[in-house]
Amino acid sequence: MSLHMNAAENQIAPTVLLPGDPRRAQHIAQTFFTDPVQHNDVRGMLGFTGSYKGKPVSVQGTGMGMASAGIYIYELINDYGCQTLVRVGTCGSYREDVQVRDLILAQAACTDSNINNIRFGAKNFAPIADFGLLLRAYQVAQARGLRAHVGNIMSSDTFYHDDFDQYKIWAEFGVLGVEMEAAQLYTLAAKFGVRALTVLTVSDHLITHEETTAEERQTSFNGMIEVALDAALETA
Ligand SMILES: O=P(O)(O)O[C@H]1O[C@H](CO)[C@@H](O)[C@H]1O
Ligand SMILES: O=c1cc[nH]c(=O)[nH]1
Repeated sequence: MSLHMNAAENQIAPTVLLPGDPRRAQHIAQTFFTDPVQHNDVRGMLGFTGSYKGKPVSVQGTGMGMASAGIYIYELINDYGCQTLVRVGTCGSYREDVQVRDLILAQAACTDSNINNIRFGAKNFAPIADFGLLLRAYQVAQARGLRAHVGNIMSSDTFYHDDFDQYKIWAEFGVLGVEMEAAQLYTLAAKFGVRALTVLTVSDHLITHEETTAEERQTSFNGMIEVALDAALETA
């Protein structure tokens, strides 16, 4: 047990996938895991543990945003001993060449959040992915013929910005797209010495305004999941 999860001690595997959407966690467990068992239902933030290609693995919903995700990431590491954490999420694209349904492998994550100002004051920390996980994820995506972009992303505290065009400053500096959790994941992974990666599927486009349905975001994007599972378990 932890403050926000009712999984038993040792019930969560050392490798865990982290979707924001708890229903995506359920879909991942039902679609990809052998013998999945639900390990958490506190607050409806579903989590499951099973195996994939014979290796133990878990999936845990985190909710939306760094405040929520940070709670689960902290407890998975400190209360359940998780060592490899791979976020599998959706994002908006900032760039013409990054299309809806493409993958983004987040090498680093900028943020507009105050989370790291609280930690570091006026100094800036650069939240980055684990290189071994990133490299293997890219290789797996290439082998599967998936369109995958590697680079910087934005982890925002805000989904609906007052100034819609504010994304352009990030696009100008090569940032590929926007989501809401990776900077917190990478920062906590660095603090506690564990491995982390964020694999994203582009669900909508800030330039073309193309978007996917909520159902598609919950139950498809399976390429992303296979890349995350293979990269995490082959390098664990
Ligand atoms: O699809 P998930 O993993 O929830 O990720 C993205 O979707 C949510 C916003 O719609 C935020 O959590 C953002 O990071
Ligand atoms: O955080 C997110 C997730 C998907 N699409 C966006 O525009 N932002």
